[in-house]
Amino acid sequence: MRRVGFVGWRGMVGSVLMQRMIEERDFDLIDEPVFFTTSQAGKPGPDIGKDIPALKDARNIDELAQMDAIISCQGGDYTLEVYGKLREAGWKGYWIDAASTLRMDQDSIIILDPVNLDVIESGLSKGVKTYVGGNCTVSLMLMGLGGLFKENLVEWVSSMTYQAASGAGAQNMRELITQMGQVNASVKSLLDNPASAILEIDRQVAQAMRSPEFAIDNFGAPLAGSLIPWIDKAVADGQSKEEWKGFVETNKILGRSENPIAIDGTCVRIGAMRCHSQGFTIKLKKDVPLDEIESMIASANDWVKVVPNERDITVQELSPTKVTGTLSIPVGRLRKMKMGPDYLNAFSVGDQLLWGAAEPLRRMLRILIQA
Ligand SMILES: NC(=O)C1=CN([C@@H]2O[C@H](COP(=O)(O)OP(=O)(O)OC[C@H]3O[C@@H](n4cnc5c(N)ncnc54)[C@H](OP(=O)(O)O)[C@@H]3O)[C@@H](O)[C@H]2O)C=CC1
Ligand SMILES: N[C@@H](CC(=O)OP(=O)(O)O)C(=O)O
Repeated sequence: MRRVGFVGWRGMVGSVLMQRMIEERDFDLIDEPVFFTTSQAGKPGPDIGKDIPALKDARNIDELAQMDAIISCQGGDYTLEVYGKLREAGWKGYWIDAASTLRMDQDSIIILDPVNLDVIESGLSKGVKTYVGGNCTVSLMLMGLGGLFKENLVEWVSSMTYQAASGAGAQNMRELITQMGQVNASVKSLLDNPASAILEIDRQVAQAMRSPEFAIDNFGAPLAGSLIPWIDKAVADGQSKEEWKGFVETNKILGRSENPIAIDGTCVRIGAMRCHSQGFTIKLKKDVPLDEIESMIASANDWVKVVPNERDITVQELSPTKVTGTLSIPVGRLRKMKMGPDYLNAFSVGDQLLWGAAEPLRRMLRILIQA
């Protein structure tokens, strides 16, 4: 793996990827990292601790075609514009992508190696050249519940999500914080007075959130102090596209083109910054004791952590505030449900920019380098 091209490295997902690659010293393993841009060709690239050429034009097919592998975090429109032309030009390198564009292509593999290293290795041995990171919600669910899937215990899953603002992009994160500030500012003097009436505070907050001045350009609705139960566009059968991905991507990651596992639920945007949380109802194929379930979940990978189903530790550990910026995947609220002993309740939290986006990409590059 002599030359590796990076596109989209200065965006939000790309910056997290750069940070992780520097932390893990991945650049030591790459002879020639080459950085591309759609807007700043000729300018200096990022500081990665070694000399690199000036930024190259990310739309220049000849330049891209000189790479042995390309990692793109630039987004789906860029992939759509460039990938086909590059392959048509005869490029045989590895394409590793964060965008969803190529995920369901017959010739691509969705990468989440702690869960599907076997699928990735089989793809490599068959000559597959396109590897795409999964949807963040799907990847985080599989990192958390992978042990149950591995044991073939899952009949179906209903997932109700609590998705962070970062999933919608950097501008949306800023808008969430702006909304929070507007809410606070609307009742600042009442808040400063301990004798003020809470219902008056509530009335004025609602008024501020409904006013035309409230910042909703990106989300289209208030998120701070509220929620939005729809993510992405509509697809068939009343599902949102985010909900649709739960079924198709999970089964593709697990290599289950036959006998797919039914997965469905409601995807909801909430006012967290960059951690997606999910509440699961899991129909097990059989009644398995809870302690066995806990050890299956806990032993599936190095990052998942079972949180005992007790109030104090749950409040501390199963929290986006605790998890943000880390690779930890806590899974808790594990208990059998009133529907019967083969119905399991669970709740997980994960950073959607790490395991949900950047981490599977850098690990795929390592797999290629070490192959
Ligand atoms: N956000 C998410 O949670 C997830 C996103 N993805 C995928 O990754 C893609 C990229 O997402 P995301 O990282 O959020 O996109 P960003 O909008 O943060 O970055 C995309 C590109 O915008 C350009 N850009 C323009 N102005 C700036 C600026 N001020 N700062 C940084 N970059 C700037 C950069 O390209 P240039 O240098 O060429 O100008 C950059 O690579 C998505 O489209 C999606 O396909 C996948 C999983 C999760
Ligand atoms: N749709 C996700 C983020 C994302 O970018 O997903 P995908 O990689 O499937 O397009 C969210 O809003 O939280």
